Parts: sequence; C-alpha cells; structure tokens
Amino acid sequence: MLKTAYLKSFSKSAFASQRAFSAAASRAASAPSPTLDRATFTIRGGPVLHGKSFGANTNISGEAVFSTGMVGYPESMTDPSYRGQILVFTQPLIGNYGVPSSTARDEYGLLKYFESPHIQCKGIVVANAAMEYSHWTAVESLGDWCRREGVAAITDVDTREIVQYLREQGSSLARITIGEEYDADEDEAFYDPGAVNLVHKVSTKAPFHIPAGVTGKNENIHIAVLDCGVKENILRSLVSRGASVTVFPYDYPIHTYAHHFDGIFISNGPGDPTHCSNTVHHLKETMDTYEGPIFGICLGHQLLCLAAGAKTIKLKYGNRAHNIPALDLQTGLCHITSQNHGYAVATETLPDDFKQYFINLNDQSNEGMYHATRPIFSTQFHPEAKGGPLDSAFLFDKYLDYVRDFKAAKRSQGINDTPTSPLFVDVLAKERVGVEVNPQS
Ligand SMILES: NC(=O)CC[C@H](N)C(=O)O
Repeated sequence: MLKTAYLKSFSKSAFASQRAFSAAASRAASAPSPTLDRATFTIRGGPVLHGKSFGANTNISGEAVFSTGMVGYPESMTDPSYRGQILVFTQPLIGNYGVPSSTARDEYGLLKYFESPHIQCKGIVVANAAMEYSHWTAVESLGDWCRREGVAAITDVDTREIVQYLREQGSSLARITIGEEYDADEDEAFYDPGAVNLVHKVSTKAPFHIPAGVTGKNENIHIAVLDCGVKENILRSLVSRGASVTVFPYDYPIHTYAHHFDGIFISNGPGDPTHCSNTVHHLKETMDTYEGPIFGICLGHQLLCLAAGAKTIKLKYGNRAHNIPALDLQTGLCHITSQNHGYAVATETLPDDFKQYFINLNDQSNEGMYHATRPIFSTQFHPEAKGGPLDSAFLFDKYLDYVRDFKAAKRSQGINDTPTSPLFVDVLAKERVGVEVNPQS
C-alpha cells in the first residue's frame, strides 16, 4: 500500500519534471522540419548512395568507418580519434536525444558532455536522422550542431549496404557531396587520413594543467599526460581519483621531464601510430630511464608497444562500438568494452618482457599488454568509456595504485616529495592550447 502511494507520488512528480524538461528540450524540435537538400555518399570504387543532407552544406571526403554503438553519438563525434573519418552509424535512428551543451563544465573544469570542444569527424552517415529530439540535457538538434560545426551529414541511406561493403572490402575512402548532381571526377582526390599525421592537428600545442579533484586525501600526486588527442573523460578519470595532471604536446621530449612526475600516461588519438615516430623515440627513452608507472590507452597502447619494439597492423575494418568483449588473460574475466580503432598491435611481435594482457573475443586481436616486472601496461580499448560501459574502469584504480606505490617508494628513499614547483603549473593554461578546430582541415 505504502509502496503504491510512494510510486504514485514519485511518478507524478517525475512526469511533471519530465514535461518541463521536454518542453524546453523540444522547443527547437517543434519548428517545421526544413526541406533537406539532396546528398550523395560515394565510396571510392564502391557503391554510390543517394540521400538527404541534414548537416553543413559542404562536400567532404575521408575514411569511411562504421560504429555499432547504439548510443553516444555526441561522445563519439567529439572523440579526437575520429579525426579525418566519415562515421557511419549502424544504429538506424540517430539524433533522437539531441545534442547537449558544448560549453557546460563539471567540477574539475572539464567539458561535461563532450570528449573535446568540437566535432572531430568530417562527416556522418545515418539511416534515419531524427528531426525531433527530446532529452533534458539537449540544447540543439544533431543537424543544427553539424551545420554550426561545418560537418557534413547524410540521412536516408541504407547503412546496412554500406557496412556490408566495408566489412567485405575493408575501411574505404569515401565522400559526401551535397546538391542535385555532383559531377565528381572519378580521379578526383579522396582525402586519405592514413597518409597524414593527424595527431599533430588534435594535440595541444603547449602544456596545460588540471588540478586534482578533491578526494579528502590531498596526496599530491602529479601525472604527466602525453596528449595525442586525449578524451576529456580520460582526464576526468585521473583527476577524479586525486591526481593532478599536466598535459603535454604529443611530441614533447617527455623522457627529459618524466622524473618530475609520479606517473606517465599516453592518450588515445587519431590515425596511423607509425606517423608518431618522434613520440615513439621519446617513449623508448622514457621506458629505458624512468622507473615509475606508465599507462597507455588505444593510440597510447600502440605507441608504447612500438617503443618496446613491437609492430602495428591496420585492421580490415577496425573495432568501433561500446559492446566489444575483451578477455582479461590474468583473471579469465570478460569485460565489455568501448572501442574506436583501425590499427592494432601484432601480439607475436611483442618482446619477451611484454605480455598480452587482454584479447578481443570477436576477432582475437590484441587488446593490451603489461610488462612482466615493471608497472607498465596499456589497453587497446577505452576503460574510460564515454560512451560505453565502465567494466574496465578498474584499470585507472590499478594505475593510481602503482602511482601511489611509486610515490611511497620515492618518499622512503628521501626523494623530494614535491618535485614540481607549484609555480610551474600555475603559469600553465587550463585547457588545450592552439588546437585546429576545423574538422575539415
Ligand atoms: N582511439 C584511438 O586512440 C585510435 C588509435 C588509432 N588511431 C587507431 O585507429 O587504431
């Protein structure tokens, strides 16, 4: 009886607030649907599909990749690892919960909803773009966001046909063209993101600093992050666990500064890892000289493995989703993981000291490594998720445990506990510096 009364009053107030939210969030959606221009999605040497444009009025080309994630389009589209790519969503209805604020910040000063300040992919392809949206965090429609950010978007195409083609032929170059008939010359150049150093475009141009979140412990932990296109939730995952973070450009000679820090972290990022040969060289030097914990995610994993002497390969069509099973070879547990990568480490090329940590249960590709005797490990998947499940977030706890152990060992040897002058971090910027914001550049 009590339970029913409680439920009734709960649902009454829940519905009332939901109505208030919906009224605000759907305001833009109640405007009449715009008439959409014709648009064409062309895969080089493959199918040509006609649909409608609901994004920027711009012709673009890039690498067509697909994601089987069912949610998380704002997080994926702002993930710097998608730079240079045209993202095809297999989830048929996209845009129905709109787009949250691009400026809202959390208690750490980090972007609350986005993984970087702007859309990173060049274009998106969907089966059915929702013209109406509703969500309490929504401030605009997916189409308005794409138009504002200069990102092409095509709807009303058969994404199943595209994905079948990409799975059979592999990730391919493609373009989105807007207008009645676009006479693209077959020989017209398709932009190939695999041919350029995309990390250079997304990495901060100067160091920036984020103070540790308040955990009540005041441990004075300081981690150096090498920014290859770091996702906001990776930074949040570190500062929310009590570490302050100084983020360095991807090509910073980190080996010469590593000893100032309690841990080194190497981030995710776009493109072919072999383009970052300077970073690989610096990481090799770091692993040779620095005894503290080192953790890498996705591109960071690939770069650490290259530095260790292993090789990377390009996968046929990659892994992009929020539901990919990765088996932990230490515990026998399977974690459902968030992923976005086109390259992978060739496990058999890992030197003897480096062991395979996780394996992908769909395609058996490498999902991580750990050093046999040192606090060094990395994962191909994204333990920070966004979007996706937090099954593997424990890896940040594991890293922070290593960092605390290292700090305690330094203290016991009488090594200065506050090696990094507060003045140094105080003069640094508080967010990325000088990043190229135009996703078409
Ligand atoms: N998310 C990432 O860091 C991606 C790594 C790399 N660019 C790849 O595609 O494999």
